[in-house]
Amino acid sequence: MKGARFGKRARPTAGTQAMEVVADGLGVRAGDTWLLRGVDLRVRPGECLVLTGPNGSGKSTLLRLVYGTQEPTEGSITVGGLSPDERDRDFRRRVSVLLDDSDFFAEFTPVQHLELLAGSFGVDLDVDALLTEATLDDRAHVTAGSLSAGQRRRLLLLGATARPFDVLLLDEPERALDTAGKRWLTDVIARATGHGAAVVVATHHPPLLDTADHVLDLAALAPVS
Ligand SMILES: Nc1ncnc2c1ncn2[C@@H]1O[C@H](COP(=O)(O)OP(=O)(O)OP(=O)(O)O)[C@@H](O)[C@H]1O
Repeated sequence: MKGARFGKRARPTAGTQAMEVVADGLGVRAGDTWLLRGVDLRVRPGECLVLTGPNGSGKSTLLRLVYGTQEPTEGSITVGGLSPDERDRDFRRRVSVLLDDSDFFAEFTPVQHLELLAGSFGVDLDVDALLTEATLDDRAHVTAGSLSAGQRRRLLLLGATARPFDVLLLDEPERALDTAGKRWLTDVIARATGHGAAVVVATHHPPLLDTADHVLDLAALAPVS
């Protein structure tokens, strides 16, 4: 199975193997407090797992564990059979993320961002088509720092999804998006799974639950102690 790709002219360079995300008995403790405990999950290629739960229930923490920015206190997590490691270049080329702290170059335009992305991944992106689809075509040549919050979010989503990947991790991607933007987001996720990616999305946006193969409600986990 091939990795997910976007853009009519994108060519496969990275991420040509399907990857599965598997966690078993995951737990994270900060001081005396367990932020998460007893998390089991399995996301196969082509599947979408939606993480739900109130503020502070551990959704972002779980995504950081999957990306390897944080280590579990107990249990195991593997991505493609290996321990996640965001410092590993091959891992980063196969696992695409939009997390809380994701950012862009404020002085670069959306076109320049996509050209940089294409160069980094060695793919030939259809920049005009991507920007049109994200409704950023009329903002193509202004600096990203002068975009509105929703436009910035669209650019960040393009950055995460217009490149090749086998696993896609999104933390509340719906933030700042208008109704049309949320519909576009749903399409982007459906396309990613359609191309064989394993997708994990933390969200407060109920319609994304409809796109899920699995839902993990962190509020429903056994109370941690
Ligand atoms: N480095 C840390 N040290 C101690 N506590 C932390 C740390 N990071 C997060 N927490 C706590 O862990 C809990 C889970 O936080 P997390 O950001 O994962 O929740 P969330 O479900 O993503 O919340 P939200 O919906 O508000 O984004 C919170 O109570 C938070 O205060």
